[in-house]
Amino acid sequence: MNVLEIRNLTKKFDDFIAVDRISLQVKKGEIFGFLGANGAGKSTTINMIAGLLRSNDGTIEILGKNIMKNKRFAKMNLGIVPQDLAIYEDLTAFENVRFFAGLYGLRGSELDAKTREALAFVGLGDHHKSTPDKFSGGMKRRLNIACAIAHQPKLIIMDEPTVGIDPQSRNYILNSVRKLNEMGCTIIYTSHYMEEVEEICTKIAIIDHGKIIAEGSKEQLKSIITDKKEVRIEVKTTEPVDPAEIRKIKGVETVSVQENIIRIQSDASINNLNLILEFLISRHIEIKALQEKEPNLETVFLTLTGRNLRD
Ligand SMILES: Nc1ncnc2c1ncn2[C@@H]1O[C@H](COP(=O)(O)OP(=O)(O)OP(=O)(O)O)[C@@H](O)[C@H]1O
Repeated sequence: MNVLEIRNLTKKFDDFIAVDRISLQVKKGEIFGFLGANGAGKSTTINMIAGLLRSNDGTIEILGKNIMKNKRFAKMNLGIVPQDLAIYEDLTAFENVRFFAGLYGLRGSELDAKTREALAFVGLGDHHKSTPDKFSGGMKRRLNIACAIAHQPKLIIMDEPTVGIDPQSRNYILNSVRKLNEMGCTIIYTSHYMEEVEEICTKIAIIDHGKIIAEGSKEQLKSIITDKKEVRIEVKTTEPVDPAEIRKIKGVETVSVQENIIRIQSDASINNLNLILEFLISRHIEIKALQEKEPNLETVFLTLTGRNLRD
């Protein structure tokens, strides 16, 4: 069964097409990754699913029901964790969650019980009386999540939930996503962190310039680039390395240099490792480690869009 089904969704801002005839299906139990660079159209799509923005064309169904014709049903079954924190600094954590759960239709003792449950779930049970102005960035993100899940929606959309937080909170949030999923929630997860998407998503759609350009499991997406190989070379210093010169070596397609790591993507059918090493040695570059890397989603993204996700 499809928890979310989008057909030909289109959004224009004047003449600019931000979302261009997107169609996608999210099945029950999936953690669906929505990957795209800045401005690709992710938030615009999410805002249309949330009913905050009107589409110019196309349809959105949640659990088989058109969201425009079944607004209350859609609201009850959907939880949105927005990219920009949607919490009130002058309300306590409890009051924040209670307020949002109330908007989603919970009332009375059920409202209080579900509020407590959601706070405990994100690890803020002991902080229910505190106001978020005293919280760390990670705690605010967790409160933001509690606000979206207290009414126990079937579909949760998380827009960049781990931006700018410490690793411990990040792990906590990723574990919460897994737990919510095990409890039966279907999740749409957008992130700039490719490793996160690779780690937790069961299916991934890559969006670029408002269009879905690839979709599938990690393995399916990686199979798009089986003709590429990547080598990661750790050097003492990359100071004298000119990526343009490495790019001239036979078979080399892309080169990226970050701190003391050189990443070189080549045509898999050409054995050019010797040539690469000879080149580095001839430039007196001290090699500390070398690793042939399996193609990852970063490579897939780069190959399909010509850009790094975080450009
Ligand atoms: N209200 C608006 N008016 C005009 N253009 C808009 C509006 N909202 C978004 N856009 C444009 O639509 C495109 C898609 O934006 P969107 O916010 O959906 O991208 P995104 O993939 O979510 O990126 P980010 O990760 O930066 O949030 C961008 O070029 C953006 O400038």
